[in-house]
Amino acid sequence: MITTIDHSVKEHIQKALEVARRSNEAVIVSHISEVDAMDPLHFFNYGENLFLGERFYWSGPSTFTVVGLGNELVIETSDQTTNRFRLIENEWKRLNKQVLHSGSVSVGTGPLLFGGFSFDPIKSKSQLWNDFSEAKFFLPTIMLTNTKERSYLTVNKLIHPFDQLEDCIEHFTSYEINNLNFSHIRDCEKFNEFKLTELHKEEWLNAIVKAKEQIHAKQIDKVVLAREVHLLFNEKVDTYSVIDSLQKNQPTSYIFAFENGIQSFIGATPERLVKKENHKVFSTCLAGSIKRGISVEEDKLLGHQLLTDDKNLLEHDIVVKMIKKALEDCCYDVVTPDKPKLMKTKNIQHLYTPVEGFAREDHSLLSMVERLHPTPALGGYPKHAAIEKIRELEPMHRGWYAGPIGWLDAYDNGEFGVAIRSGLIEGNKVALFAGCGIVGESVPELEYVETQIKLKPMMTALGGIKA
Ligand SMILES: C=C(O[C@@H]1C=C(C(=O)O)C=C[C@H]1O)C(=O)O
Ligand SMILES: [Mg+2]
Repeated sequence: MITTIDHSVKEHIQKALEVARRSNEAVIVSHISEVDAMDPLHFFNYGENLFLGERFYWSGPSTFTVVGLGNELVIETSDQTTNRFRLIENEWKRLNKQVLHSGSVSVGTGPLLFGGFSFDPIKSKSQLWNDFSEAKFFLPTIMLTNTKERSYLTVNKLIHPFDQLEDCIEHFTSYEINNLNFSHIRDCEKFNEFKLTELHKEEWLNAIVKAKEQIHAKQIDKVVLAREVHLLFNEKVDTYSVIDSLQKNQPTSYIFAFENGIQSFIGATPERLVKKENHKVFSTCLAGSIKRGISVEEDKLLGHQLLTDDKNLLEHDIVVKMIKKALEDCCYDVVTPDKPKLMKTKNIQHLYTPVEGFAREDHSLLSMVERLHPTPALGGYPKHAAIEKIRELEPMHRGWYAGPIGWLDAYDNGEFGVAIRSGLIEGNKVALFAGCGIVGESVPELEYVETQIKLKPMMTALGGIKA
């Protein structure tokens, strides 16, 4: 067989095979090459034939876009305790002990694990989320990384002791950029009419009333209650077009898509849970909401109203206190501004406070995800009592909605968002989710209107609202 694979890759494979045979453990080989600029959605679309059901899309507002295709390795657990974070971390550490790179390495290239966690592993699963584990991550077979200036292609392979050199070389050769058979750039589909069903609206409104009683009785300070709507289309929903629309209309949010067999979990979240870059740690407090104004003046007025509204400031403040404390327990030099600012997306304005610090030794990214999840922006306060209230009062199963979703690399860099403004797509069916932070002064009907606004990004992407 004639191969064009570059010499260093062959050497890495040979070395990996030696190590794998000696240790009787698999070794990850990762080859990174800089490629001509490529549209990430085009790459996602390329994966439709070979890797349908095993694709991941992630783009951060100020970082990069990564698209992973194929499950070269899957790490998942149905563990229902907080141990699930450590299980994923330990397995990833065990496997990435042996990583052989070739090509230029920059953050967001090389072996990355993509995935997420369910919101609440204890609450029994509904039919809808049956195929989603409590935590699932995968190392893609191939991955495109687009930074502001450059595009990189990463090809990964898990090399086992019994693998043959020629087969391994063939793997890397077949996924060289020139050997990938890209089709033409495709058009986005226009979506047809759909039938919308609001689930358990009355129960949800009643749950708010009950939550307020419990808040007034000082059982908890805040609880987030979510609801679900279902959309039924005449035809299969085209996830490519959904991501394309989110990318165009929600450029300041994280756009994510996680394919899990025949289901795709997709969203555009403005909320970072935690990002770790070497030792630097960033988290975000995002809670308190108001609609966008139609005119510039109205928009400013609404923004001002939000910044001075006691009910929204309380919703927000509870989140700041908790996140600040959580980071102080594992970071040094934690800084946070005294007052929230506004974060505006196309459809909504939020109160926003960034929290930053430096990770202390031995505090990993996933340990921070464990510590933070769920923040009072998605759970409530105090944490465990609020989770109990959600189990008791909320008339839906969250599955991966409001859970941590993101990526991590072999050096403990990575980023997780909170999987809100999201939906689960399966064929012609879509389930969308939205929730609100409930405090003593919440008015059920107004919280309902707030969820309507939060459903808009996905509704627009599905063609239900004109962009
Ligand atoms: C729960 C959601 O959003 C959260 C709740 C917010 C609020 O109640 O003001 C604001 C931002 C998010 O932290 C959602 O979008 O589903
Ligand atoms: Mg709110």
